[in-house]
Amino acid sequence: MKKQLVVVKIGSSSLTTEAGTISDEKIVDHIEAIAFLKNLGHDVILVSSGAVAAGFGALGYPVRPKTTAGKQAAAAVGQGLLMQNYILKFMEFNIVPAQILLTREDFFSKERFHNLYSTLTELLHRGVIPIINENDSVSIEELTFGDNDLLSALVSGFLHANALIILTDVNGLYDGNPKESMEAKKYHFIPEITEDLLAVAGNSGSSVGTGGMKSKLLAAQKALSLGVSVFVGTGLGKEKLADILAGKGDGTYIGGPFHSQMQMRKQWIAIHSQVKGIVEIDEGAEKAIVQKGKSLLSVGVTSVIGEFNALDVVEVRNPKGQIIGRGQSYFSSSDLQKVKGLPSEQSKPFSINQKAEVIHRDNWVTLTKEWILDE
Ligand SMILES: Nc1ncnc2c1ncn2[C@@H]1O[C@H](COP(=O)(O)OP(=O)(O)O)[C@@H](O)[C@H]1O
Ligand SMILES: N[C@@H](CCC(=O)OP(=O)(O)O)C(=O)O
Repeated sequence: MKKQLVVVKIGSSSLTTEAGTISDEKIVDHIEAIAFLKNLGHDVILVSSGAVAAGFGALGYPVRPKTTAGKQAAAAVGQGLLMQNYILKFMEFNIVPAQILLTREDFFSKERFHNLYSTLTELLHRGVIPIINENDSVSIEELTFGDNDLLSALVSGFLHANALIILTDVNGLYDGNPKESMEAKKYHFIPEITEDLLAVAGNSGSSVGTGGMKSKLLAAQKALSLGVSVFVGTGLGKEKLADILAGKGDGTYIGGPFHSQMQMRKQWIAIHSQVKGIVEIDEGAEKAIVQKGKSLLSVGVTSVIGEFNALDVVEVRNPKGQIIGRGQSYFSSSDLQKVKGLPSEQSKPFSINQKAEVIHRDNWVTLTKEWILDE
């Protein structure tokens, strides 16, 4: 894989303990994974939360303080402790980290914005890992970023990062808070952030996190609008970030593949094209195209919804009504109505190229984690 610029955001709960201290085990795991990614030749920018959560224990607070003064005091202590850990542990990998504390005003002024860009690019050029957090101990409450999810989205957008990886204490977005419902189901891939998805994303489930899944989705929406694809999830071990970058992460991929090796045609089908109709297929056809990488044949089509021309992009649904992917149809909707369920020999004459496939495998993308893995 060619060199990528990756922004990694780590939430408070993934760095600290409930008692308001740094978790050595957690922070070391992240540092090893970042060092591994860097050794593969990638550039990494870290957006690290955890200043308040790492500092309140040392100040004698039993739980995360609620007052502004309490949070700002805890952040003043915790930010130093975080950097102490980062500096010492990155040193073991001969990596120099740099601290950058930002306020929202830094993004308002064109000059400061430009300076920030120049500083970050210079640090990356020198092989340094910039570690960014909000300047919590001086930020004015009404003028904060809200949370670091949004900050990481803004940073990844303005540096044209190849990927934004948001590490948290849950392995992705579920259709309900998994800490509250055992029934909740995980989304492996979301092409875009919709109102329905925002409605299922709730608040923080931990005593130290702030925005919850909702703020991650809003941040992802911002990152996508700035052209950056996002992963939200978790992982363990030094290869976790490399795996996430390769599409093998334990979480939810949002927007599209991280690496640009995906053919342009498939990228267009998956992300940019307008869906003109719906094709429903049976179980055998689902297996053939998703698991075996085969083309979709007319015999597996059970119904055709909407009006479309040949070569338009259609959404394909399985018998459960789930969207399993998209592809370009070689049949118009009216021709497909005539040949649905028929063997290829009988449907061929209706196809624009006299071929049997309704959707050729080269014009198909499966909208699941496997789709990202396949490419
Ligand atoms: N639909 C959902 N899917 C997954 N997690 C959810 C959902 N709704 C709410 N959450 C909660 O969001 C939490 C992650 O957000 P947060 O606590 O702010 O983490 P961080 O400190 O990493 O930023 C999870 O622990 C989970 O309890
Ligand atoms: N800037 C704050 C963290 C704000 C924040 O977004 O926290 P989190 O939801 O854990 O990512 C801090 O360092 O304590």
